[in-house]
Amino acid sequence: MPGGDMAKPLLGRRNMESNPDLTPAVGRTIGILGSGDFARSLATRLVYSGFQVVVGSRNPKRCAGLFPSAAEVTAQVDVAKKTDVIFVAVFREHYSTLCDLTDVLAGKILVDVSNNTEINHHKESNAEYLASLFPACTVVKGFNVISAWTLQSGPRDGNKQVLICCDNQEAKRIVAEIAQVMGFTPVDMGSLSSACEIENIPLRLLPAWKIPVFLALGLFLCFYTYNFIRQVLHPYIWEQKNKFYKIPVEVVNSTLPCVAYVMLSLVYLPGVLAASFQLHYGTKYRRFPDWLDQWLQHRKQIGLLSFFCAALHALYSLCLPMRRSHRYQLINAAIKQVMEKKTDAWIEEEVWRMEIYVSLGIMALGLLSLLAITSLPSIANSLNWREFSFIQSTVGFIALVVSTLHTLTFGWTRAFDENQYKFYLPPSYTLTLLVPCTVILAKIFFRLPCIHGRLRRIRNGWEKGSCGPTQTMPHIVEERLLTRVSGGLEELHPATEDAITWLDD
Ligand SMILES: Cc1cc2nc3c(=O)[nH]c(=O)nc-3n(C[C@H](O)[C@H](O)[C@H](O)COP(=O)(O)OP(=O)(O)OC[C@H]3O[C@@H](n4cnc5c(N)ncnc54)[C@H](O)[C@@H]3O)c2cc1C
Ligand SMILES: NC(=O)C1=CN([C@@H]2O[C@H](COP(=O)(O)OP(=O)(O)OC[C@H]3O[C@@H](n4cnc5c(N)ncnc54)[C@H](OP(=O)(O)O)[C@@H]3O)[C@@H](O)[C@H]2O)C=CC1
Ligand code: HEM
Ligand SMILES: [Cu+2]
Ligand SMILES: [Fe+3]
Repeated sequence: MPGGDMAKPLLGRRNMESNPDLTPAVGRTIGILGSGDFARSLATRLVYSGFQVVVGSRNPKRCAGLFPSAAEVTAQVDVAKKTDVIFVAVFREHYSTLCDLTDVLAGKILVDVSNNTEINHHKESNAEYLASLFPACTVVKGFNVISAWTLQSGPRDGNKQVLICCDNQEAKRIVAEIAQVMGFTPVDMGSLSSACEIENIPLRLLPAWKIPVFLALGLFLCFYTYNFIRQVLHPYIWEQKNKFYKIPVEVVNSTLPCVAYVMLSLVYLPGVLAASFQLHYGTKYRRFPDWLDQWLQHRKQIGLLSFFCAALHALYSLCLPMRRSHRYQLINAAIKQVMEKKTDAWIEEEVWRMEIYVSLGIMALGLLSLLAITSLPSIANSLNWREFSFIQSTVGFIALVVSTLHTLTFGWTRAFDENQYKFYLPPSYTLTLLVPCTVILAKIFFRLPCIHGRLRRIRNGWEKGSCGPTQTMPHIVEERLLTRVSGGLEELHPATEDAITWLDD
């Protein structure tokens, strides 16, 4: 395989120099069983990270040409004889075909890199299955969250974390070192029984987006239908006017901002509900209902989708005046004006209304861009927790308020105009205002001195009818941590973070 990107200096080299403890790992001979996509990328990365590589194939002659020349491609048995650390880059279904090697493999470290195609498809994890086939070996689970593609393009792109688990500390340390020299960040996930969890992670990445995407599509469909009825169907049925040209741009540009705005308010609603629960329970150590926990964990995705819709809305709005339909309407209006011998169509109030709502819209989008930028991991990592939560929580809420002002100035007095009620349906902006205004009012309510003081005490660990945190704490922390791990790699819920600091104390 040609060097290309791989030949450039690696992060791994730098790690190695700055950490002299890692040097023994380099020069070590690493074995790979299997000659597929993963094996090839792994071999290439290992060779360029300074390791000796031996690849074991059932048919070494056929696939030798696909590997870098520095890697030795040989029979499976030879790999087992030559190395102590062996990556098993073979599908689970074929593990049993390796059983001929049981004797030569005894005492070696086997790294299981396999993934499943479905969550909990098999009773035990692949790694535990491998360990049961080779009881004389030490099995380490790892690297399955790294795709062959990421191995090739280098750890600069994509996820740098390699989750590792194993029952033997020494074996785990060796594999972690290898990962580090290759430029990845090893993460210790504990004993081999965590393998099931690690194997399910690549399958769980998408579900974090599934609910938010369906939510966005559902809202889009509802609002689109609503706007279509009001803007296209109503004039067609009532006045026999053909307004179907509005379908691709105008109806879409009435729908997108509604979706963006409602989704933005749905990012801040669960926080309000959480605060209400805490006030109601009189403690922060009681678990939220599952649906609220789920909702709190999906806020990032909901927020980013809201930003996406808002950005599209801005682009559509910019393009409104350059459409042919708009030009014809302008000309027609001008002709009508001439026939009526009017010279000036300037309406001061309308002018001001538009100047203000466009300006507010731009500001809201600017604030949302800040939130979107800080959700990039590299930017988030350069902020401390307080800075990050100020931008996400406070600036985001200001964006919601500015969006509300934008919507209100856009709508102006149309909510009170009878002609605006098509089929008794009010203008869409009045509907979108419901949830956001509830959220804003609730936030203001929680700011009232008496309520705020109580909330702050609750969040500092005070409980109704007791002094200080109770015995149940560690259990709840454990529960929260578990939901966090199973929900993917989200930020800690603030309550959990507090509880952990409390435990550390
Ligand atoms: C464009 C965009 C990008 C986004 N990117 C991200 C992102 O990258 N990561 C992310 O997490 N979110 C992201 N979000 C979602 C959102 O900005 C955050 O979830 C934000 O923190 C929500 O603010 P909040 O004030 O409602 O909630 P929080 O500040 O989380 O507070 C929610 C509730 O938690 C409880 N609480 C708060 N503090 C404490 C405490 N100290 N002790 C106990 N309980 C407490 C309270 O009940 C509170 O009401 C994004 C949103 C948008 C629009
Ligand atoms: N591709 C990827 O991005 C990722 C893959 N993985 C995991 O890595 C492992 C390998 O994946 P990948 O390289 O894509 O798969 P491939 O199908 O490309 O390669 C599998 C290899 O297994 C070897 N093998 C050994 N015994 C058998 C057998 N009895 N029947 C068939 N093949 C056998 C073959 O090599 P030979 O003929 O030389 O013996 C074959 O090349 C899997 O467990 C996968 O889950 C994990 C993360 C990412
Ligand atoms: C550059 C930024 C923005 C510009 C230029 C802009 C411009 C506009 C324009 C021109 C309209 C009127 C559309 C029409 O005539 O049908 C409008 C409506 C609206 N905008 Fe924006 N906007 C911006 C950002 C935002 C943001 C960030 C939000 C909220 C997240 C938002 C929410 C709304 C809503 C809810 C409506 C009412 C839609 C309706 O009910 O028809 N806008 N905006
Ligand atoms: Cu499983
Ligand atoms: Fe299977």
